[in-house]
Amino acid sequence: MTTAIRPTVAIAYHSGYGHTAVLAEAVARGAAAAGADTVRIPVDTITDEQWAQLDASDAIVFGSPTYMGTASGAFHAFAEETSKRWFGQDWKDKLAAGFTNSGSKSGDKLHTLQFFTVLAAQHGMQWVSLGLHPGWNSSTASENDLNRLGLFLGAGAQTHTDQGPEGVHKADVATAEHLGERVARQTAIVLAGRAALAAA
Ligand SMILES: Cc1cc2nc3c(=O)[nH]c(=O)nc-3n(C[C@H](O)[C@H](O)[C@H](O)COP(=O)(O)O)c2cc1C
Repeated sequence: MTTAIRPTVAIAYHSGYGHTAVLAEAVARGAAAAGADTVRIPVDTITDEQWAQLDASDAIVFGSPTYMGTASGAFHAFAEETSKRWFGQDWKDKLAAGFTNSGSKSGDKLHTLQFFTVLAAQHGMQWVSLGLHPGWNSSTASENDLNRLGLFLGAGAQTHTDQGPEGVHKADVATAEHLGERVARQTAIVLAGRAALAAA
């Protein structure tokens, strides 16, 4: 009898005004739909118990608004705190991915995603890209396309600065759900491979 592989996907995120939190929920929803157990951890109020949840997870998805062209100060403070795990490479070989949200169409979101990839690499984690073609890039395309902002490293969202969390674009929410699904599936594949190697 085979045992179903059920990865644990943690979402470690910051959201100053609730917009990025909508994406964190979407990532969790997507991962759960693909068979993962999920935990959402707001990094600005992280507790010892939540650090332990990160340590126990198979994958960590990093999320932050883009502030001044990079992740928020609260996320950077969390990233510095992860150095305690870096010394022992405690998160090595976990899977990692990322998402961000900004007020401008570009808003320099790419830099935030690149920061996440470097953070993941410092920990020896394996990066999972978005895995979608760009949307909304032809005369027949729509702003409701998945990956409408055309990022590859992770999921990106743009939310008008005069709107609250209810204004997060539905296509960006769907793109974040896709990322969660993809992370859960890729993590299950890696766990299955490790189990097969251990049994060989
Ligand atoms: C301090 C600060 C800096 C910001 N810097 C940027 C920026 O560099 N690029 C951009 O497009 N939007 C920028 N914004 C807008 C936010 O990215 C945007 O409002 C986002 O939806 C906030 O998400 P949150 O509610 O999860 O914090 C900035 C907002 C703040 C408060």
